[in-house]
Parts: sequence; structure tokens; C-alpha cells
Amino acid sequence: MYSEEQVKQLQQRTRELLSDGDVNEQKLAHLREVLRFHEYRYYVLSESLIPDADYDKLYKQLKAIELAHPNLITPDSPTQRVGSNLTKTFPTVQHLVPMLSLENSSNAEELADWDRKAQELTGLQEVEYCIEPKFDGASISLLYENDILVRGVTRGDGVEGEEITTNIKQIRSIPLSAPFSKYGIQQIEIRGEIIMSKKAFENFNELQAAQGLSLLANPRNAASGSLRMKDPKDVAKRNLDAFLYHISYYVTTDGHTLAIDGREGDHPMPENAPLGTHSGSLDLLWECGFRSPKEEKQVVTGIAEVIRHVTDYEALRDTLPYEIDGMVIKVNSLALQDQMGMTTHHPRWATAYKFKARQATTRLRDVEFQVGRTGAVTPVAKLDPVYLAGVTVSSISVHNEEYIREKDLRKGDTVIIERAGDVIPQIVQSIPEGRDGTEEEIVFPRHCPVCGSELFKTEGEAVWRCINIECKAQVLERMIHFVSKDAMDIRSLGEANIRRFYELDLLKDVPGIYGLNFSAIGQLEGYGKRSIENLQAAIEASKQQPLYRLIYALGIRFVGETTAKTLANAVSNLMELKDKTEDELQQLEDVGIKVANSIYQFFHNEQNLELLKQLEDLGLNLQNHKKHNAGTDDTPLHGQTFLFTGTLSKLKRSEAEAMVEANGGKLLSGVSSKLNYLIVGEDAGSKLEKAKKINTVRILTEDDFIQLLGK
Ligand SMILES: NC(=O)c1ccc[n+]([C@@H]2O[C@H](COP(=O)([O-])OP(=O)(O)OC[C@H]3O[C@@H](n4cnc5c(N)ncnc54)[C@H](O)[C@@H]3O)[C@@H](O)[C@H]2O)c1
Ligand SMILES: [Zn+2]
Repeated sequence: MYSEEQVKQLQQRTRELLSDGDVNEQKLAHLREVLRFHEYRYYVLSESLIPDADYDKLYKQLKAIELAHPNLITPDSPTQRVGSNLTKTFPTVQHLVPMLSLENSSNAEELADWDRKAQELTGLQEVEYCIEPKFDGASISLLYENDILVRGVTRGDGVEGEEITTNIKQIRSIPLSAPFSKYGIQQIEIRGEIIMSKKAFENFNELQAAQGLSLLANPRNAASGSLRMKDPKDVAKRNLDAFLYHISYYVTTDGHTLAIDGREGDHPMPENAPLGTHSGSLDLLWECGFRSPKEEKQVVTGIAEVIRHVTDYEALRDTLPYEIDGMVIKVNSLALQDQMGMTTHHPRWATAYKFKARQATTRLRDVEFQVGRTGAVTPVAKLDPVYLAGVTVSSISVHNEEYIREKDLRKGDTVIIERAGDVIPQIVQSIPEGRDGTEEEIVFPRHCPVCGSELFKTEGEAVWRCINIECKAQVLERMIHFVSKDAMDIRSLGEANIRRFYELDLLKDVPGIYGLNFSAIGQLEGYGKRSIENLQAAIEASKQQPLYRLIYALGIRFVGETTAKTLANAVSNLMELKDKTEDELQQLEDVGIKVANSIYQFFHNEQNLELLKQLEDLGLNLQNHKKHNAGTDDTPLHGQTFLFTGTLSKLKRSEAEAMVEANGGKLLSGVSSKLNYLIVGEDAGSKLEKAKKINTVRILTEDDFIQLLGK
């Protein structure tokens, strides 16, 4: 739709408009042109060229001009309609009631302004509001007739959307039928947001990365992109979720139509019926089996309480299992909502309070290549430092060669970066349209940047590796991992010390940790008698760490903490692992072909065996003491395997897991025929489904579990 030349011009114009905050009507045409362009990129191509906050800024400039000059408003101004994402992939259908956008507020002042307008329109001094999270995903509308889901539609341009019923049916939190008739409802249109939880997003990307496939940028893009996939099976794989938060229209079983959301109806609004208030409709949806923000919602009176609540909630943002980008504040009474009405763009009875931006634009200056403990070479992008959601970001991992190619990253590129939740920052995309020809291709090295030896790549893998076991980078990283918190936990010997001792030739490998020359260290600046004593004691104490910690500390590929525990429990002495075949290893919980092979290789490598011998001679514990104790009467769960899924309400997950282990049970990380008990909390997902298909798995509630322990 836009030529390359036009795109360049529009980008240039965008930059000019952003850097010039002046609000004057000369800018009107340019603002509209630029906003239309970015809406097209965002909604239709799903490839925005600027962060949302920049778009919002321009949109607000346009609004301000139009407010000052209402005569200049045109029906096709971006402020007069909802941005459209209609494509030709799916049939287009009409929503029963248009799906509008929301007005935005980004601070307390703007909320107060909005509240003032609400007071005017309702004639009330204090308005009752219902506040709920603004889920960051893609909106949909669902239609149920005679209790059956008959269609699902994207928002589209607000009036018409794309019919994606089959895809919607892949989402497990959307019931295919719901008992609306119990409430006298024959037909109902409801709305909500399709989201991808942080966990599902991580899992999905992990799988993609393992297969060398491209990663999704953020859960939001993931959700909206998934909805319009051609194969419903691909939709199912993404483990999407849905929050339903709005009833836009319904017809009662006796044929009345009710006016909700500005639609004409012949039935008066029920005063105290559950549908008299927005919060009541959330309860009703919940009762009908939908995941509505019933628990998340908060009803308050007056804007001061609203401001307090949204500020508090913003602080919780990272602790939620899904992404939210703000809060939505809605007038609670549906009668008042009706009275307030709507524009062609948004309802007047709601506003979105947007949280601090988590996207920013910056420049990618250079790429450095780091060598990890297993020799994997990771490219790290060096950026012009940019402040983003509480931290200054100046470097970001760009994963692997494939990723760089997929994202078409070049040195000198302008890039959009994002820091979603507690996830580490990511480059969402580069902006090729911003190039001026001086950008340079990123060339992946063929030799280790640290030791110079040739790099190798295993077929089907995305990473290049340095396989020189003596490679300085690897030696250092191995030692750093060995002493780390979840491994041998030698706190006073941190990364900085290891690097320093290594540079000074006081430490050259893992066994060297147990033969440190403390009198030499004592000569170094910064080491007093006390710190030397502490260091010595910590190193000595680590020799008695339980076996699983040592196994984890060895840094065997694919052996994380859980597998390390499984391995430790399978032997009474570490060296027994050397005698296990790959087949035998695979019999262990959670040990698949790849993991078994890696363990087997490790224990059949002369250098590794030599290392273990050295560690034993140095006095490290290679025995599994726990195993000898297990199986006695006071370990009632001996030999039983457990897995938790969903949110527990009485116990913390970590507590419950500790109880299992303390009673001799074992924890698994996935559902398989080796699992004895699945303990199911709230919102259990795929694990529960899978467990139901295996007859031997016993499914327990949290209470059952507590009872089982006889507590
Ligand atoms: N970067 C760009 O170039 C660009 C271009 C166009 C739009 N945008 C972004 O898109 C936004 C406009 O998009 P929009 O019209 O979808 O508006 P929006 O995302 O700001 O808010 C409206 C949407 O919020 C969602 N929502 C989530 N939880 C909700 C809840 N509890 N109740 C009601 N609604 C809820 C609904 O899907 C609704 O459609 C802009 O603010 C901008 O940030 C960016
Ligand atoms: Zn190397």
C-alpha cells in the first residue's frame, strides 16, 4: 500500500512530529497522514515502526488540535474510528454491537480530568467505578445462542471483524457451551481478550529456539498472530487463554432485547439484577464458566480511590502470570453507561490507564560474541543506552545467527526494544525503513572469539560452539557455574574473585578451587585475614554439599537441578553413573534420549573422569547419603512421584514440593506414565488434560494432598 519511498518520508515526518511538541493546526494533515500510516503497519501488517507510546503521543496531539478547532474534525480522522486489521484471510462478519477502542490516560491528572467529565455526564458528585486489568492481547467477540458458542470474531475495524470460530474453539478457557438459559438469556454477545500467559510464551519460545525457529516478540503479538493462523492445530499448540470482560448485547428467552452498550432495546435496564452493573456482569460470566476478571476487579467510589488502586496494581504487574499494559476503569452502573453513551471511537464511560511504557527505540551499535560454559557462542547486541521500565539497557542477547537473520538486524540499525515483565529485554524488531546505507551486516565468526579454535554446529541446532575444552572462556564460566548459588554455593568465591584469581594464575580449573594458595591471596590488595578465613571455611564446607549439587555443578549439558536430583537419587555413589547404559539412564524420570546421551558422553570422557577422581581425592562428597535413609517408616511417600499444576491456595508451591521430598517422594517436571500423583490447583491447564488420559495417574486436589500427608 505504501511505496518504499513513502515509508521513508512518513518515518521522517514521524520523527519531526515527535520532536516538535507544539500543538497547532498546521500539523493537522501531517498528523492524520502519519497516524493512518502507523495504524496500517500496526493493525494490518502487525509490524509497527514506532513504540506504542510514540503513537499515543501523536494521537494526543491530534486530539488536542481537534478539541481546539472542532470545525476541523473530519469523519475520516483517526480520532473518529477504530484502527482496522481486516485482511482477506477470513470471512468478514458484523458485530452485533460495534467494538470500540478506549480512551487513554497515562497519569493521575488525566484520570482526574476524565473523572470530571464523567461527573458532568452523570450529574453525580462521586461516580462508582469498576477497575480491572487491561489484558495485553487481542480482543474478540463471542456469540452464544441457546447456550452454544456459534461464532468468534476479531475486532477488525470495530464494526466488522474476521470470523475465526474454529480457531477460537482451540482455546480451552473458552467454553463451547455455557448455561445462559439458566439466566433467561437466549442469545448473548460477549467480549474479551485472548492472551498468552508468560509461561506459555516462554515455553513456546524455548521450543522454537531448540528447533532453531524464529522466536515470538512478546505475548501480545503472539496472541494476536495466533488467532489468525490458517491451521487451527497451530493455534492449539500455542496454549492461549482468554479473559472475558464484557457483555455487549443479549436477547432474553422471552424474546426481549435489552439495551446494553447503546443498543436499542425494548426492555428496561434491571435495577438490581446481576446485569445492572458491570461488576455484576463479570460475576455472571464467571458463573457461566468463563474466565472473567471476577477476582481481579475492584469496585471503588471516586477518582482518588481509582488512582490509589491503579498505582498499587502497577507495582504488582510483574508478579502476574500474564501481561497487562494498564488498567481499565469503567463506570459501574449500566444505566449510567447508557446515559453517557459513546463516540464513534470509544465509549465515554470507560478509560484505559496505561502503565509506563516498556518499549523504546534505540540504535544497535555493535555485536559482541560471548562464549559460555558449554562453548556456545552467543551474540550480544550493544545498544545506545536507553531507559526502559526502570532500568537502563545497553546490551541485549540476540540469541543466534538464525535470529539475527530473521530479524534482519544490522549494525547501525534503529531497533525497537521491549522489556516485558520480568523477562529480560528483547529486540522486537529492526526498522529497515530508517536505514541510510551506512549500516553494516553482522558477520557471525567461524572461529572462537576467545581461543581462536574453529566453531562447530550440530545438525538441527541453531548455536555455534567452541569445542576446545581448554578454551579460557569456557574454563572461567565452568568455574563460575560450579560455585554458583544453586550449585556448590560457595558465596565468598564469586565471579569477580574467580576472574581475578584466574588472571593472576592462582586458579586454573575446578579442582584448583580446593587447592587455592591462601597465603598468596593474602598478599593481594583487598583480602584481610577475616575474608581469607571466610573463604577458606566456605570452600571447605562445600565439600560436604549433597551429591545432587555436585552433579548440577559439573555443568553436564541438559542436566538442570531437577535432573541432577534424579541422578543423585538413582545412585549411592556418583561413580555408579559411569556404569549406566543410555537405556538405563532413559528409565529415569524426565530423562529423554538427548539428556541420556549427554550424561553418557560425560561419563565416558577421560578428562571428565579424571576430574571426578581429582575431586574425590580432594575430599568432595560423592556419596548419596539420602538414599541410604530413604524408604524407612518415616518417609510415607517413599518411591511415589508427584507433580503440581495450577495455583495452590493453601500452600506455596515450594512448600508443597518440600513436603513431598521431606516425606520421601519424588518430584517430576512433566506428566508421563511414571507419574503417580498430579496435584491440581486453580487454573490447571495442559498437564491436567494430559494426566486425565493416563489411567495410572491419580489426580488430587490440594486438600486431598494435605490429607495424604496426614497433616
Ligand atoms: N506502535 C504503533 O505504530 C501503533 C499504531 C496503532 C496503535 N497502536 C497502539 O494501539 C493502541 C490503540 O489500540 P486499541 O484501539 O486496541 O486500544 P487499546 O489497546 O489502547 O485499548 C482498547 C483495547 O483494550 C483491550 N482490553 C484489555 N482489557 C480490557 C478490559 N478489561 N476491558 C476493556 N477492554 C480491554 C480491548 O481489546 C480493547 O479493544 C494505541 O494506544 C497504541 O498504543 C500502536
Ligand atoms: Zn574457544
